[in-house]
Amino acid sequence: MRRIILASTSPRRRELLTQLIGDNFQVIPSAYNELMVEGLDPASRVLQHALEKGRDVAAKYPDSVIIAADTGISCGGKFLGKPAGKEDAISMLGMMSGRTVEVLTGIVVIDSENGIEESDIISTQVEMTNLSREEIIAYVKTGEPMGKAGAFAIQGLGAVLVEKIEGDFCNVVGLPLFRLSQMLKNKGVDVFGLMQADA
Ligand SMILES: Cc1cn([C@H]2C[C@H](O)[C@@H](COP(=O)(O)OP(=O)(O)OP(=O)(O)O)O2)c(=O)[nH]c1=O
Repeated sequence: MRRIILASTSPRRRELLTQLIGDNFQVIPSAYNELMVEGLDPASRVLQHALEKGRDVAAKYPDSVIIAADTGISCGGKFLGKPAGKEDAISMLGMMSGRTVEVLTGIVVIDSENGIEESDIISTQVEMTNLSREEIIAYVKTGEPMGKAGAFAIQGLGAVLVEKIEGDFCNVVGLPLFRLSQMLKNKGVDVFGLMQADA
C-alpha cells in the first residue's frame, strides 16, 4: 500500500483523516509559511496555500500520496484566517455575528511518484447567530478560538454560534471528507478496503 502523508499540524485534520482511513497515514507538517501569499481572493488563497503545503512535503517524500489543506472564512469577501490574538478573535466574531459566511477549504492530493496533483476548493455556507459583545468575550476567554480559522470551532463550543450550515460539515472543521475520499480513490486508495484491514 502506498505511503499516505498528511501535510498538516492540525489535530483536527488528523482526527478527520483517521475517521476516513484509520491509522494508515503519517503526519509530516509542511515548512511552508502561509504568510507568503498575498493579494489573492479568499478561494484562490486557500487553494494556493494548500498547494504550497502539499508541494513542500511531496518534494521531500517521493512515491507517496500527499494530502494538504487550508481553511479560511470569506465574510463579505474579506478573508478571515486564524486570529492573531484575543482582540483579533473578538473582532472577527463581531464581524461575523448575524451573517452568513463562507468557509472555504483548499484541498490537494499529490502523487509524489508521478507529480500528478488533484485539487479543489470546497465551500460550506455557515449562518452565524447574533452574538452580543459579552458572549463573544466569554467565548474568546475559553481559548477555543485560537488556532481556528475565523476564531471558532464548529465541532466544539462554537456549535453554539452556528444556526445552520449548507454543505459539508467536515469541510468547516478542516477536511472535506466526501471530496477527499473521491480524490484518494483517483489515486488508487480504497478507503473501504483500508478500513476492512483495520477491522
Ligand atoms: C472554521 C473552523 C476551523 N477549524 C480549524 C481547522 C484548522 O486547524 C484551522 C484552519 O487553519 P489552517 O491554516 O487551514 O490550518 P492549520 O494551520 O491549523 O494546520 P495546517 O496548515 O498545518 O494544516 O482551523 C476548526 O477546527 N473548526 C472550525 O469550525
